[in-house]
Amino acid sequence: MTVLSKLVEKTESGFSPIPVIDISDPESKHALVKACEDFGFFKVINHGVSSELVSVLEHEAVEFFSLPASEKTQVAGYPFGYGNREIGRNGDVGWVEYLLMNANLDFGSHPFLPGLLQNQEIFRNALLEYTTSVRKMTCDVLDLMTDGLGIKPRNTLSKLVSDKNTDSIFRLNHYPPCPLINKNTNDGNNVIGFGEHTDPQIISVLRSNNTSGLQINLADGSWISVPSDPSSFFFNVSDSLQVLTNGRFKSVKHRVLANSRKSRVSMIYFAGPSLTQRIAPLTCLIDNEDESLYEEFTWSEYKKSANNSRLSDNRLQAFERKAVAISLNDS
Ligand SMILES: C=C1C[C@]23C[C@@]1(O)CC[C@H]2[C@@]12CC[C@H](O)[C@@](C)(C(=O)O1)[C@H]2[C@@H]3C(=O)O
Ligand SMILES: O=C(O)CCC(=O)C(=O)O
Ligand SMILES: [Fe+2]
Repeated sequence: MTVLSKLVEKTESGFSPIPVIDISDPESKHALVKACEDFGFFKVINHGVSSELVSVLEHEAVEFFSLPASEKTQVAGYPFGYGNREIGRNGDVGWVEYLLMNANLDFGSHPFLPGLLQNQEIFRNALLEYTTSVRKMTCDVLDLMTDGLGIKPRNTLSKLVSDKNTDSIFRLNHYPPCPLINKNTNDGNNVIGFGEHTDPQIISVLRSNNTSGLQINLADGSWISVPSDPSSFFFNVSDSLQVLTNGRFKSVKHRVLANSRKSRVSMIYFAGPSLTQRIAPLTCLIDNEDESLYEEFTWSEYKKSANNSRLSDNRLQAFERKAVAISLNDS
């Protein structure tokens, strides 16, 4: 199979340009790097995460979201806990309810389940096993990525998210069918489930049920739909990885549109570094510091500045190097 034929996939409505990476094949490292450069997004197959584990967690999530609102709001909270419609604290809203959790390895009762949910043994165990398995797959993908970039040692990136102080997050999203969309004509089909944004961390790993809705933004500014595939994982390059690669890999803008008939349930593991981790372009990817497009920052500094942002803001702008920006504008 040629690299090109691996990069395209047939879907019901034609060909999807979303790169498909078989991580059981070491040679896929080249296609992986190209996917991160061209799209900042790719689908992973042959990942080794148990489908049974995924089903148990999805079942638990569906059970949770089908509880009465009065029970779900008992575990509402910020930054972690249940939320409905409101995303973040700065006025963003979407056709979505969610459960946000701390998946920090250092957290005593990892992964953190808010309040009353602490007693839900099956849910807790499924979360623990799922995040452990997905973290391992994420490290495998990052190791393949460093191989593709020709970086040594090969754990240069994976060690940032496997450290015991890693600041990672786990999110369950539920997009109920949206009555504002006309079921027959699909009028109003642009109701926003989750508004356009880039993810702040290093890399995000998404799995959803069989309901589509996720879209990614291409380099030419157009949006394309990601065909759902419950047996695969979708990875997106996030802001910190864009900085670590000095802009070579793109932190992809994405969003979710609501569906008129079907519920979408997604689970996303946001692999982040430790709070004290310094984020700057990897020295092996630049010839000298002057080439760096970004001022160095710690993950904690980035988070502090991101806290005040709206979903669609460009959160990396605050860390762009002015001198480079000016010389780029001049040329
Ligand atoms: C509006 C916001 C929600 C968000 C925090 C922020 O201030 C800006 C980034 C948002 C985001 C997007 C990716 C993830 O879903 C998330 C958990 C994250 O780390 O950054 C959310 C934040 C959130 O929902 O609290
Ligand atoms: O729920 C989804 O499919 C994507 C949501 C998302 O991008 C996020 O939670 O950051
Ligand atoms: Fe996202």
